[in-house]
Amino acid sequence: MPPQPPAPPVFYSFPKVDVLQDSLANFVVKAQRDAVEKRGKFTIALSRGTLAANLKGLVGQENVQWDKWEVFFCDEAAVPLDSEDSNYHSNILSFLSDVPIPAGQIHTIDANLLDDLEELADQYEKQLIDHFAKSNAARYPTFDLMLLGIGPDGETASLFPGHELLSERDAWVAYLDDAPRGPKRRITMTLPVLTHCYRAVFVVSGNEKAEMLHAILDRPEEGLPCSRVRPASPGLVFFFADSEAAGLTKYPPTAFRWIDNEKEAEEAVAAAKRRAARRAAEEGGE
Ligand SMILES: O=C1O[C@H](COP(=O)(O)O)[C@@H](O)[C@H](O)[C@H]1O
Repeated sequence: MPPQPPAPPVFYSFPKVDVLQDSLANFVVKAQRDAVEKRGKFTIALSRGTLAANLKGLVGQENVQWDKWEVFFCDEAAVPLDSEDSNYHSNILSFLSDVPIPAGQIHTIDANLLDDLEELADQYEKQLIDHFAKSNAARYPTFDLMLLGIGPDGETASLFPGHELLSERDAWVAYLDDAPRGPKRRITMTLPVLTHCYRAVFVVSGNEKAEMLHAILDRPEEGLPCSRVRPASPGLVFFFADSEAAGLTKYPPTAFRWIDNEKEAEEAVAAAKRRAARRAAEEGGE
């Protein structure tokens, strides 16, 4: 069968950030159930930034098979694991220290290698290879769930617009020492890894993200890093935004519900477009 085009992004908008956080927790748990049922474990990757705070709804969720989780980090600053710049540390504070995931299943950078960025990235890539090569014959690892943020310039993980790392196709993990903001020295999963997953979910809140979300959803042709995360079939991409972040986009929101496959995603987005067109016609006729 010829390769199928990616499914359209599914956009959920929530009235308040606490509703977003509860819905996100609910979605993550459903993604875990789906993955464990189909593949016997749940591989999840977490990005730096405000995402961690939006994951606190995971604490207290019931019927979660925490022992099936394998947690990786989409990007990480080259800092000690107890630094406030550490992605691992932010997620420990937000939820990881409150849930019983076995420590060996939380895959951190090797903090002994902070002086050598190339080694740091290679060692992290090796952890991915050790984990995925056994179960996955594909060219890139296939995460069950990739949780991503949206940076002020449309960057995601540590892939910044115009940066040469955006064209990396060989490495699974790469390093940079020139991040335009925050810690300059980092490692990051590369674009093909972000894109080669079952589900990618962007999580965004606050007014200051509204213009960027508008650009990403409504003008994907601009090719911002976030717009380039379009998992190929059978992967799906979702956007979770609070009403502030959702304030400018014209992309039609879908009512929040679990979407299992590309056909459901296509139908949900088509229905959301029809609803939006009807509303626009009604408003135009008033
Ligand atoms: O630098 C980064 O920024 C983006 C967005 O962070 P946020 O704090 O505005 O949510 C983040 O997604 C990325 O992983 C990080 O390296």
